[in-house]
Amino acid sequence: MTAASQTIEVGGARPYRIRIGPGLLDHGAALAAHVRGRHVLLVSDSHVGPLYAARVVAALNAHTPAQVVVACVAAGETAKSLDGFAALLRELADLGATRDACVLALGGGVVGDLAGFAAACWMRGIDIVQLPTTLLAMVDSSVGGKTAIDLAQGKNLVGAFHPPRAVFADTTTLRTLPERELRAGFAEVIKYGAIMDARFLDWLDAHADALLARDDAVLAPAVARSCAHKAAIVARDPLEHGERALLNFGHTFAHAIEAEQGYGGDVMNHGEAVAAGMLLAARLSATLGLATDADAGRLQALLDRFGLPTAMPPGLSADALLARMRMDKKAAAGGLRFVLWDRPGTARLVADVPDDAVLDVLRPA
Ligand SMILES: NC(=O)c1ccc[n+]([C@@H]2O[C@H](COP(=O)([O-])OP(=O)(O)OC[C@H]3O[C@@H](n4cnc5c(N)ncnc54)[C@H](O)[C@@H]3O)[C@@H](O)[C@H]2O)c1
Ligand SMILES: O=C(O)C(=O)C[C@@H](O)[C@H](O)[C@H](O)COP(=O)(O)O
Ligand SMILES: [Zn+2]
Repeated sequence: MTAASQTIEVGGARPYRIRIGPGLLDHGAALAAHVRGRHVLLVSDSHVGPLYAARVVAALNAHTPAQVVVACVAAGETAKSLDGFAALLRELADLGATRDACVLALGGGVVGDLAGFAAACWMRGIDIVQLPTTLLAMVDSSVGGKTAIDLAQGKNLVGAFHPPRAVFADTTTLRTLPERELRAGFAEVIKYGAIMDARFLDWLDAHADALLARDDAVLAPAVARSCAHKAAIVARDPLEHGERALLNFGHTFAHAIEAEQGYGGDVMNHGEAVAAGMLLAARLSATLGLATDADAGRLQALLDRFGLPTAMPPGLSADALLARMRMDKKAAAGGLRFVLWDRPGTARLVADVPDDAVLDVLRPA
């Protein structure tokens, strides 16, 4: 590894490492160490594949005799679908992938979730290595083993827990990330501060300009601190029986917004929906006497600094969103459960949140 790279261990029954640093996509020996069999399916998308897939293939070819095949899905959330999933299963079948095959997911969270789910299902589970290329994927989706596809009825409704064998976050890939996608990634970064690290929120506020300018001296530490928080939670609660649900702060609103918009076209992306969702959750918390309005105001100011939305997109019906939330995976027969905010750095899962309180924040006066 280069001197500049960092390693974070994710503990649990099947531990793995997250490596963060420049140039990791070229580390063929380190990547090839995770190839056990004769087949590698390198999954990417139509933006990322042309930029980085050939480099990964060359790095692997120098260190393993395994056959490496590249499959590129269309860029964007619509690829996280039953059709996208079926297409990857066909690729694995055409490759003749055996149980010791390895899937590499090169891209953002869409590629990671989709390729991860295909790997979870192929022959009941083959190896997956995550090569995240968005900020959001580096700090969140590549870690922890949640894989999924969307249905029209709801986000991530079909999926499996299937942790990666390793994560390689090559921070130089962030240089080509569109500005909007960089900002979207900061929503999940801010989430860690909001739910478990108030001082991180202050640090993000102090370094916002440098972070948005992609200054590696602050961006890499932001990625590492976020990954360390996620790694700690998923090691303790890999299957979301308890505290892992806190990582869903803002997501009950976000997923309802994403599903209600439909997943294609000019819509809020996941990070943007999470930003709006966190502020709605903060406002709901204040309505229920938990966090203060002042705390919600500070969160809004921080999201504003990162150019993130803090309100629902126009034209969505509050009742339709509420109906969507009943499909949230945290909901139980008893009703909706939300991750709510006590104060910066502390959140909790709250059951039996009254519909009226939710509708009040969705329909501000
Ligand atoms: N599994 C999890 O724990 C988890 C966590 C958070 C989010 N997610 C999921 O992740 C998805 C969102 O991921 P995302 O924000 O990475 O979006 P994305 O995967 O759609 O990527 C965003 C856009 O950036 C492009 N792109 C990616 N890397 C690039 C690069 N280095 N240079 C140029 N272009 C690049 C992509 O082609 C795409 O157009 C959602 O489906 C969300 O539900 C999953
Ligand atoms: O890893 C987790 O746990 C999370 O909740 C991280 C979220 O940022 C992510 O969007 C996740 O995919 C949401 O999970 P879901 O179970 O609500 O579909
Ligand atoms: Zn998320």
